[in-house]
Amino acid sequence: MSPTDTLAIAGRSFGSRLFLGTAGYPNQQVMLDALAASGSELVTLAIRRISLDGYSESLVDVLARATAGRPTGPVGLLPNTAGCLTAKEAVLTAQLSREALDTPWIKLEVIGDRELLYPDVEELLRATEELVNDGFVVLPYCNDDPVTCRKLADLGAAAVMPLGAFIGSGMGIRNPHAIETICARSPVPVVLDAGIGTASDAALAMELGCAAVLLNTAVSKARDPVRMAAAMRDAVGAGRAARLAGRMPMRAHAEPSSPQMGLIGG
Ligand SMILES: CC(=O)[C@@H](O)[C@H](O)COP(=O)(O)O
Repeated sequence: MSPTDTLAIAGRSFGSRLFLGTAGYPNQQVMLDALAASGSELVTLAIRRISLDGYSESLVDVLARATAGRPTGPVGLLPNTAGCLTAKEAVLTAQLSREALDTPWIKLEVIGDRELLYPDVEELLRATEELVNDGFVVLPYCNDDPVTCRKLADLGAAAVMPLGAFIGSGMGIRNPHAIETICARSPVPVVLDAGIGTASDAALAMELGCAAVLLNTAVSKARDPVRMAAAMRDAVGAGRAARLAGRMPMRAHAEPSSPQMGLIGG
């Protein structure tokens, strides 16, 4: 990625367009090594699942210590409201997170179905409005639906995070046309979140016009998470470069790619 091609969300710049989840790794060291290999400058962590009690070193301290010496500074935290089923729960969780972690950034998840982990759109819109009014930087995880994404942006979401497929499914981007449409219309950055299975999915997200990709399971459950993290870093960079370079026009017929003039025997 070019040093000038930075991503800005709510006035904050990122050199990397890959955001990483911190859950489900074989152990903490593998997670830290994968994070280093990914080059990611922002990680998400489930606020309801981390210990903030101060008795043991929390994930937050581990991340801060492991990334303190980076040229870009310690990794940024994007706490998330995973596990919340109502706007009320999500708002309360976000408020606790702001108190505990001293950041107004929140990846807003309000789930409408425990099995599918699909967003509850009504509750998500309600929580977004409330949190934006309360001064949060809200990044909602949402359906791959251009109307929902527009409503979230209108309410003041700093970015929208449409799903590629079910969380943790690795099914890739099930509706690329919807993602492309969301990207073309969105007034705020679009971060593809959930469902990425392998590097080509991440590259596709960027080629479709996404500003960034957030993924977790594709790295944490890879046979070699550190190697997959590096592959994701490269894929996001390649997809972004291809997007900026501009795809050639598609044709429904063959077009010789070598010159036809002066052929021997022609
Ligand atoms: C960690 C996190 O926030 C996930 O809920 C996120 O949606 C990523 O999903 P995948 O694990 O499918 O990449």
